[in-house]
Amino acid sequence: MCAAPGSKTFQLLEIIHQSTKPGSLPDGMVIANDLDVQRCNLLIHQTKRMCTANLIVTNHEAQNFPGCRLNRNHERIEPDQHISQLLFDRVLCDVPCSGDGTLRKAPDLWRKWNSGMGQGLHSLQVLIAMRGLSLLKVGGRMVYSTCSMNPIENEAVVAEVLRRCGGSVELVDVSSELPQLIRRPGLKSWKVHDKGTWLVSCKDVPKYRRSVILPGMFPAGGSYQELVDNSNCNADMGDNIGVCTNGNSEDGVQTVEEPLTHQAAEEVCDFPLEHCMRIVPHDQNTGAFFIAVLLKVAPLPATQEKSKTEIVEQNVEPLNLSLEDARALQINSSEGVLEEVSKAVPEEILNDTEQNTEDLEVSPVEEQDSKETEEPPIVENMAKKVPSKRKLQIQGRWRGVDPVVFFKDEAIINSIRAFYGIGEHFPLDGHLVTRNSDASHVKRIYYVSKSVKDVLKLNFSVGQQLKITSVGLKMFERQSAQEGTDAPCAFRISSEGLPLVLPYITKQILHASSEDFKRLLQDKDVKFADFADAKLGEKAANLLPGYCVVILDRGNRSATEYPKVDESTIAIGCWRGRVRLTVMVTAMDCQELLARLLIRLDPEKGASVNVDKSSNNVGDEP
Ligand SMILES: C[S@@+](CC[C@H](N)C(=O)[O-])C[C@H]1O[C@@H](n2cnc3c(N)ncnc32)[C@H](O)[C@@H]1O
Repeated sequence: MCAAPGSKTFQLLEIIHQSTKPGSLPDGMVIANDLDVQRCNLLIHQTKRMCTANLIVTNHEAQNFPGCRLNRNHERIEPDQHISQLLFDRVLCDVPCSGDGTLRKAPDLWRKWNSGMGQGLHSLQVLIAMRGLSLLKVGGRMVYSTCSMNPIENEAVVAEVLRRCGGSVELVDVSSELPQLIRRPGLKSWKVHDKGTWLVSCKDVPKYRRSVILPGMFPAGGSYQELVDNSNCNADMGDNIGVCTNGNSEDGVQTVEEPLTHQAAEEVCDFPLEHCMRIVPHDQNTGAFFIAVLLKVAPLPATQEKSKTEIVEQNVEPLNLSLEDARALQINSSEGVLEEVSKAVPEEILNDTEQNTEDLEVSPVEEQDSKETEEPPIVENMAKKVPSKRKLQIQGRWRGVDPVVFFKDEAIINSIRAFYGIGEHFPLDGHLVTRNSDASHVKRIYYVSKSVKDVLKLNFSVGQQLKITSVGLKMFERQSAQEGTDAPCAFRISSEGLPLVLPYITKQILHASSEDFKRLLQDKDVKFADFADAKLGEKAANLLPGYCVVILDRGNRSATEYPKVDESTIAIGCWRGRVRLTVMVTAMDCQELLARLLIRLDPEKGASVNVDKSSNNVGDEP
């Protein structure tokens, strides 16, 4: 729900990919959402290393995340429509919080933190958690987490959610899971700090603070309406605030720092909040975290099931919405919450408590020039193209975001299949998407898993409710080589896509000895006649001009027997020119691969190769 910068998304992707064989994809998928588009870019950048076709990155307010529910108004139902609503097996709500759990790594928080921060975020946290639960299948689990120790952002949110769900959601006892993780039970009782006083119950909240200190922040919850109805002494409390002994004057000026010495017994929450996990810094030298696992055992009560946006959208035909309408819908739907939050919370806290490491310039607009440097020398000079901000595109439903379009150009797809010898058992139909509706100008083609394909189809049918900033694995890129304009196939395989498609390629493949492979990585460009293995030079000359793949030969094959592609296969993309092979891998990746190759050949010598680990450009070894 709140996924950027993406460390947990990366872990989730690792989990779904862990038992996948080379050349196949997991059944599962991850939708990673964040409100902040810049931070979405960070997430896209971080997860690029996973080379996954099973990820969709979206840019919504989590509390209004679209449900993409098909109803009878949606006439454009795609053929092969497998799902009629977005419902998840697992949801992670790692919500924005005041971040006091990161005090050790963000020392300036000592100065900035105040109790108003958590109170300003509480409502948003509840709304995000409720939306997460409504997107969860019955039987599914949701994790609610923060990096705060503040009960108002933790147990109070969980308790309020449980109250609103009325038995349809249970707090799971996970005390026997991850036994090595030292944790403390959640709190059952706490007080609310406001303007120098400690409030025990919502009955203590003076009238003029009731828009800020909500009943749901207290262990037993409650309602201010009840207090008004029950018009005895409680109602007077707020009116008598001018003489209140708790130290607040009527204008809200704090007069004493001492806790309120309230005679009433502390409120205790009825829910089993001890099932929540508290991780504190001094237990195992970490930051502080709060984690609660919720199980949806039945549909939520009807009043809690839908986001405001969905309720509005049910009465509007999505395809008829103008862009402005769509935008306004998004903005208006959150007004109440954001107004409240912004009163108390500095923007950087709302956005995250983790340090913003870098400002990425990558745009969600896909066709912007990428920073890749793997172009061979013969490829057109990309620098000629304007790298600055592109004109906003208004093509799909969402302003500024290129549309996601299924790529169906059969002539191109067939030419790719024929050139690389990719058989029908590698499905391309319906798995290829672009971010450009003009097929003749498509530069990049992305591969999506079946699960992602199903969600994209649903999204089309419901009028593109999802604002998708990134989807799929870059698989094919248009080739614009000057020398290779006569190359029979207009598309080369991208280094990210190569590991997935490699087991299915039967043409344009060479196997090189470690000596020749090393030479390619070192020199980047080797004439056919200069290979140590003359047969390699001959085979290279016999390939069609254009992109080809060179696989490191592990020396265990006979002349006819080709090694199978597995996790340890090392392969690189090259350009077969008139008289030479040119490596199409970044200099950094060449260096990394060289180091790996040397380790494989001679572990001692390989270990001494100096590889600059500061680069993010990790090798693309399959
Ligand atoms: C604690 S961080 C998430 C960290 C992330 N889960 C990770 O592991 O890298 C909170 C995120 O919530 C995002 N955010 C804040 N308000 C949001 C909202 N209303 N909807 C969605 N995301 C929101 C912020 O941009 C920020 O990236």
